[in-house]
Amino acid sequence: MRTPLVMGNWKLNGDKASVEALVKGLIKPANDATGVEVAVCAPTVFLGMVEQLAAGSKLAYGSQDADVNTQGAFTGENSPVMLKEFGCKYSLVGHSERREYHNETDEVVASKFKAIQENGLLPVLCIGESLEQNEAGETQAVVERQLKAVIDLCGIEAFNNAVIAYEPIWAIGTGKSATAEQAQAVHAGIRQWLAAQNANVAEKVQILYGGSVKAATAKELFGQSDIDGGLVGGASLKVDEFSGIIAAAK
Ligand SMILES: O=C[C@H](O)COP(=O)(O)O
Repeated sequence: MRTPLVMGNWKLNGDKASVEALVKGLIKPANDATGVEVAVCAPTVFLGMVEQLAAGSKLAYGSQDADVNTQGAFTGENSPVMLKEFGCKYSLVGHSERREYHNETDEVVASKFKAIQENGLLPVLCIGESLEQNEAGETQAVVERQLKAVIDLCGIEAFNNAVIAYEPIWAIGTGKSATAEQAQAVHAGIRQWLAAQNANVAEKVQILYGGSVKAATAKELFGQSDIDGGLVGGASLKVDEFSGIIAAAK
């Protein structure tokens, strides 16, 4: 039995006041969510605040990216060691916005996944196809290629300590979520492909769905047998909406 995980990704949003209000507002829903893990991925500059505000609660948190290096002359980067020191449990890796705007290849993503994991954080590997790839029937091939790059570098057992987030790019920030049936079909395909390599790993790994998840759609999505929670962008910035999504995972 996999524990559902509801994770917010704030992306490049927030200021000190809104972060304080959001974290304070999420502590009770996170504490009350028996049998559900709740986490937020904050912009790096706010992680110290989140650490203090979430102290003693069940609200976990993480970063949205991490560098492959742990220290050195890499201006502007954040090391997984630093993120761990600030109490991060998770780090997103390979979000489609990083792949697109920062030219992160499958190989770069795999190297970051390795660095994140080796330094004690749980990587949340984001995978997913573009609209064009979806329409060409390439979804399964794309997600397999993205997963294979990590498995080639880290081995299938690496997914014993990692999370997968399937995010069809065409559903991100568009208000156009995949239907529960569409998402379930891809999640099942991912799990079957992993199972062919290691059935235990495939059975245990959490596979989140991301892409315009809302409180109104979460229950049906999370009710699917291979959907283990959500990676939530826009709706994670509002306490009430995100709380509704957390409640849907119970
Ligand atoms: O990381 C989160 C995803 O990109 C989904 O974002 P969204 O919920 O705003 O569509």
